[in-house]
Amino acid sequence: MTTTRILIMGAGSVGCYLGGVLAAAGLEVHFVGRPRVLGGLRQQGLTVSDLDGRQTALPAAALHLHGTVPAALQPAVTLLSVKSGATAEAARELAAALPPGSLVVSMQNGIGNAERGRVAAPGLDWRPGMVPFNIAELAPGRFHRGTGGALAAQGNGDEPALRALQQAFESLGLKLKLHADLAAVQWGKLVINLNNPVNALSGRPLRAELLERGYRRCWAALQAEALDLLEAGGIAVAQMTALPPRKLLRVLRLPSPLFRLIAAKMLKIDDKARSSMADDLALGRVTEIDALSGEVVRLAQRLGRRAPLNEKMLGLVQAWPQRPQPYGPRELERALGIR
Ligand SMILES: NC(=O)C1=CN([C@@H]2O[C@H](COP(=O)(O)OP(=O)(O)OC[C@H]3O[C@@H](n4cnc5c(N)ncnc54)[C@H](OP(=O)(O)O)[C@@H]3O)[C@@H](O)[C@H]2O)C=CC1
Ligand SMILES: CC(C)(CO)C(=O)C(=O)O
Repeated sequence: MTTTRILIMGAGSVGCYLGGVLAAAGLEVHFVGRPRVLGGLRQQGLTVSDLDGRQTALPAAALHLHGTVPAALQPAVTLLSVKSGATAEAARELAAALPPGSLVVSMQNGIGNAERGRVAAPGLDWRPGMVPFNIAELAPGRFHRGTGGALAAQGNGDEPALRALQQAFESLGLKLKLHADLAAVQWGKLVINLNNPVNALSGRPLRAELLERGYRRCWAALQAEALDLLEAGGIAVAQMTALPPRKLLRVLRLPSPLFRLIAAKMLKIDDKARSSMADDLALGRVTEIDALSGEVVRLAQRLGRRAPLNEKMLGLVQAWPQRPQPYGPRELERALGIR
């Protein structure tokens, strides 16, 4: 029996967690990453854990680690898990090493990464994917899933490589749903990801941020603006939480004691979990704000309209290096002009 070979392009939080789960399920997983993360994996091995108490440790000797995409690897599937700004370069590196037609699934936020990859590397078979949960790098080589939800990818159940992925994830308690068209799911996730800049600017873990009504009001306002535009554009939005998108806005705006009661499931988040954009600000990296609020601003432009709140948020995140002080809940509401 041959083992399904998987390539992780971008060994960071998402890449190490998904790759670790797949390796623990018995697949042959190759990680391409940068010295900071690979060094941790070489020294500590890879431990993946989750909020349900699962933990799997893979010794360093069992890991396939690479600084560049190895030639002649021929993976059944490549999972692309770099940040949006690094997609084009990663796509060109993949094109140089993988056979034409190789399947690449973008496990990134935003709606444009698979297309960005296709433009940079048209010879590969690009698919959008979606990661619903939060992953935190707790220490070198230790990656922890702090929330729940089902993974998604564009494809059908007839493709052996995607079936193998589904089965491997399933054996470790994760669902991978396949969709003929992922657009509605990607927009649904993007609307949820409008909390990433709120969380990053709050300087607080996700759970602590969500327990502050002022931050929730900021997130709700950014979402409401996006949902109005999506409706005007006739674009479908999938439900990503226990509540339909518009109902979620009403719940987010409730006073905190009521919110705690009604949104108990949504607050099932590890105390330490932060958004991926908070990691970027902490490490002084370029953020994905252009792939999130920027996408809403571009949608408005295509419709001949404006998205003033998302425009403001874009500006606040871009101006962070000049300020680097967290925003309090009221301060952020005032900065967005909703208080
Ligand atoms: N973290 C999370 O909880 C979640 C993240 N996401 C999305 O998943 C995607 C990945 O996020 P995340 O895992 O947090 O990002 P990380 O920054 O943790 O991981 C990406 C890694 O890829 C490296 N990298 C970039 N380009 C290359 C390249 N050409 N070759 C090899 N390595 C490369 C980066 O290094 P360097 O930065 O040094 O270039 C970094 O170490 C993003 O789109 C994010 O929005 C989605 C859901 C949850
Ligand atoms: C899981 C979620 C929504 C928040 O952590 C995310 O996508 C991110 O951090 O980028």
